[in-house]
Amino acid sequence: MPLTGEYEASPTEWVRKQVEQYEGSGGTEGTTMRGLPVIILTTKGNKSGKLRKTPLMRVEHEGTYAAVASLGGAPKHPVWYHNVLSTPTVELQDGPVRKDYVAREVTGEEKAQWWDRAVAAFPDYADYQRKTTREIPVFVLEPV
Ligand SMILES: C[C@H](OP(=O)(O)OC[C@@H](O)[C@@H](O)[C@@H](O)Cn1c2nc(=O)[nH]c(=O)c-2cc2ccc(O)cc21)C(=O)N[C@@H](CCC(=O)N[C@@H](CCC(=O)O)C(=O)O)C(=O)O
Repeated sequence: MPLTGEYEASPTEWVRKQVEQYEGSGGTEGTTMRGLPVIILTTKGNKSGKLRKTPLMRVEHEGTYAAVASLGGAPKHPVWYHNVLSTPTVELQDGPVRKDYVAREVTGEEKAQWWDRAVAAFPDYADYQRKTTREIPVFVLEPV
């Protein structure tokens, strides 16, 4: 069941621009950050109910994705983390393909496995975790 609602763009200009370029090109431009692949995660605002679009590094394994709430190793979670907890139904666009997924936060062994995949996809994640005492959450997104 696709998400419905009014889209509210990010207040962060470079993020808003990447979403515009990614979606405006049908997922053919603006699909990387520092040469590594990026996906667009659409979540339902847990307070506003609006649709929020968040570029994230692409972490994928056999059709399942991970969403890493790193926020560059900041001490607080990104707010999209709370959106996903409230409404685990999300949309993910990977290049030209946009599908519905259900997200669940992972812990323990499963998180460790996905964390290794995340760091393999984007090594900076390891630096981000080293620079904060906040445990960076990982969601696994399974196709609906
Ligand atoms: C700035 C804030 O964004 P955020 O949700 O905290 O997310 C911060 C960042 O994670 C987000 O900008 C990411 O796209 C940054 N980012 C990555 N962020 C990551 O955490 N991980 C990544 O792998 C990652 C990769 C990446 C690649 C390219 C790129 O351009 C950006 C990338 C924001 O949008 N705030 C809005 C509110 C957004 C929102 O969801 N509001 C909710 C309420 C949320 C609440 O307060 O509970 C609502 O509408 O109800 C505002 O202040 O108006």
